[in-house]
Amino acid sequence: MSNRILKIGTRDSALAMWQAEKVQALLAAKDIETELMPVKSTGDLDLVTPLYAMGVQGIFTKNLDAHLLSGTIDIAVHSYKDVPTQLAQGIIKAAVLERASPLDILVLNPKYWDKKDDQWHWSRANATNFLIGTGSVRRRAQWLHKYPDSILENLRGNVQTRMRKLEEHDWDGAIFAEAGLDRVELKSDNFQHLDWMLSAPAQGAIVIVVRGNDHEAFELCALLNDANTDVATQIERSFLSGLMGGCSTPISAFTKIENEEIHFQGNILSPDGKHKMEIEKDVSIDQAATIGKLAAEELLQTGALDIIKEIRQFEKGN
Ligand SMILES: NCc1[nH]cc(CCC(=O)O)c1CC(=O)O
Repeated sequence: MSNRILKIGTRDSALAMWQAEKVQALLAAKDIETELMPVKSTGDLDLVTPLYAMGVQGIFTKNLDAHLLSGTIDIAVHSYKDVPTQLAQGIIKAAVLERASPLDILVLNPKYWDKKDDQWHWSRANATNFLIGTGSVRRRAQWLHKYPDSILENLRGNVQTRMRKLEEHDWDGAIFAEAGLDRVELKSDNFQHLDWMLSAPAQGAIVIVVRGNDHEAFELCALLNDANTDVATQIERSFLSGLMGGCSTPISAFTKIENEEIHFQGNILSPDGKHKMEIEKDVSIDQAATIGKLAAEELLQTGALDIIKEIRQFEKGN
């Protein structure tokens, strides 16, 4: 189709490599030749600092942005939820792949859970509080809102590292994105779907970005776009940017699109989980361009600013 060999930039973690190889295979199926170029990112190098304290947006995407703009790569593949709502100048979205599971799951420490009638039951002797590992302030806030007496410990690193840390610690469990564990084939049968926890905007979706002036790369990658996922993630991300943006804030959103109907859910929590506001909207697909912002505005008009202040305070203090 084209003589050009597209250079695909990706982070070098197993999850990122899986996603880049997936894009490579989908492009190959359309006779488009590519080459993989793995790159290290700041977010992967510092595994100690909690994400919310790293202070920059796009720690996972910055390096690839630079490579893209300087031309060492032609396209970059990202977990869409790690991409700041405002793309770097000169970079545009070319495609969003069909979404996998958007759910967060609790991976259980088998020492403290028994399976009865196909259900896991917590069994830690004498304990009254859950002890949970997560590096995400969004997951932490939602968990603490539901189980205020829990103790949450920081858990950072790529999916493999986090699974290993769960095995080393005496936690009840640790929270992961189901899509990530599925992709690196680390999901065993000891987990629970956290269906009450709303996912990060665009969780489970993969995005391909290109240089804004590279029409050829754009056209080729656009062949892989899944329209439903594209619209749904756009709504979730406009809700996020309408509230405050940021890749590690306690703001969640999920959009389901079925029969030309949009079902939107969003929430914002204070980092300690004490304050929570949520919103649900059922609207027709013609409102796709405005519903995310509208939901954010409605929350802002009914008190979300107080929660945003708490989030800012929390980010400053860390
Ligand atoms: N922040 C890291 C990250 N970025 C994307 C995924 C998984 C894939 C996805 O959610 O799209 C993960 C792992 C996790 O959150 O457990």
